[in-house]
Amino acid sequence: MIRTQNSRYTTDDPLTLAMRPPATETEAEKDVRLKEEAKARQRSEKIDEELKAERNKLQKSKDDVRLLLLGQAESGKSTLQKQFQLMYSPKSMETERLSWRTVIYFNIVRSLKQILSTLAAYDDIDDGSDVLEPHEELDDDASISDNPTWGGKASAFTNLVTNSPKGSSSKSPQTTSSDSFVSSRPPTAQSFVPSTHTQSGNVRLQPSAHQIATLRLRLSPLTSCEEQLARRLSGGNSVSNGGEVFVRNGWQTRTLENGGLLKVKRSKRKDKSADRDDTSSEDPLLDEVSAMLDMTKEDILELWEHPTVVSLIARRKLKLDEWSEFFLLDIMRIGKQGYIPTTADILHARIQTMGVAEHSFEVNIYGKNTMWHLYDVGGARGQRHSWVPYFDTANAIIFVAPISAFDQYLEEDPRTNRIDDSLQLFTQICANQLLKKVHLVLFLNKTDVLKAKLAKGLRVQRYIVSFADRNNDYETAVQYFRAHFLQVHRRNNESRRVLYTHLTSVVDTKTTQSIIGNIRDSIFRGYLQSAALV
Ligand SMILES: Nc1nc2c(ncn2[C@@H]2O[C@H](COP(=O)(O)OP(=O)(O)OP(=O)(O)O)[C@@H](O)[C@H]2O)c(=O)[nH]1
Ligand SMILES: [Mg+2]
Repeated sequence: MIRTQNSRYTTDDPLTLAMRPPATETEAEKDVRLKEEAKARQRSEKIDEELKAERNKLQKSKDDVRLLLLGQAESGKSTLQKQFQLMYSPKSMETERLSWRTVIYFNIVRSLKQILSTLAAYDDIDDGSDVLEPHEELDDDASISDNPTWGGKASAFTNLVTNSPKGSSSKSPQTTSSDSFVSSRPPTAQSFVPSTHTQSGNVRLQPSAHQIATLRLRLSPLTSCEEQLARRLSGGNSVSNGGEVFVRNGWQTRTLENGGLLKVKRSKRKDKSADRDDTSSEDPLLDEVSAMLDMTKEDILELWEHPTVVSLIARRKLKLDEWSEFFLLDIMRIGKQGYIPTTADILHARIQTMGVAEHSFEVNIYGKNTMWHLYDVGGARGQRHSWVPYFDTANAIIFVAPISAFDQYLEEDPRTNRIDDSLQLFTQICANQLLKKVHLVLFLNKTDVLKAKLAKGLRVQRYIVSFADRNNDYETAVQYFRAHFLQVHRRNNESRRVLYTHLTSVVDTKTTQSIIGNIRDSIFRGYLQSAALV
């Protein structure tokens, strides 16, 4: 287009000709037209600026580091994310601290329901008779599921586990809910020592059963709050009894907005010994649960230490999750009114992640500030499809595999041993073409739980027959599991990528943060190298 300084309109361009003002244009019309044109120019310049800002942002975000936390449900991804948050965004952890009360109260109420429903299934007594464990009453030829979730190969571990049971799960039937336990796997009749009968035919409860019945009654107002707490956490969605509670990104804010804030009133009493923090919240539900916990914490302790419960746990008729034990052991502290969760409490709190939760923070490394985006995914099978869109842009993956789970089965597929599922999943991650160049870190996690299980005498070979007659000690078991993961990596490593492996217990802040420091450096080095190649 020809454009001279004097005239904005050329004589030969058809568009310009079309836009040329009519020859009959009056001065007033010209005024209006010029104003309109100035406005249009402003609008166009604004759009240009926005486009430029968008381009800059894109360019800048291309420099960001994107780290995916992958692994099956309950492997410890969100716990690891909390450790990153503690390290790089401690203020946000402080802001959220109180919202974790809802999760911890929910975890406690659920654990109590699980204990009480298991007791009910055993008529509140444990005579020590040898009831078959769920997996013992099942046939041994049940094969491992070998249809991995998204397009992977058959089980990487099929030779490892051959006695995968039908019908047992990561949470054994007892661990789901009272209803599901009673209906899905009622203990066999001969497993009970029935309550004694009086001559008149009335049932007389055994003394210990009577104690438990009393505790059940006293705890019933508290246990009946489960559904309300679940609804609070899941953002108002009704959660059916026994169903898992999933939370999306941002639930902490929502919980705080719902009144999870504590008002701390320092009440100076005349009596100096009574000078204390008087705390109350603006949330009636949490206040109610907190008051009930305070009133019943001795009952909870009594139940937890009751010989029948101790015996059922020892004989693995009652299988509690690691977080249940953590909170129940400390119920006298947590049950007090005005309770504020400690960092260790938050690290042990359990709530399932739904979809993909993004957490961003600035990391200063070698004097350079870089934005890191951590993607904490939901690990259950039904959630895994939502990972894929994040593969394209990922710089690094931390794959979290809980090696304590050798005696557990997937909740979503009770035929699949959890370690086998982890190996299948790891195979798919290693083999995925989109992830070929991604920095890969493996956390063999929950080593503290593995140690505790082996110390209790749980035998690996009983669940994983190929473990055979190896020593049932921590070192041997760890070597065995590690060898399988390394083999999976070796078999799917055409690009000769390095695998960084760590033995972890991500609830342990000191060691985990030191590992995070190491992997941050190695991820960043890899990131710089790949940036230089682009
Ligand atoms: N003792 C112990 N507990 C752990 C460890 N890692 C995780 N946990 C606990 O295991 C539970 C599950 O951990 P999460 O981090 O919620 O698991 P996740 O992988 O995010 O699970 P999904 O969100 O369902 O995919 C929590 O109660 C954690 O405190 C560990 O190394 N040792
Ligand atoms: Mg999670």
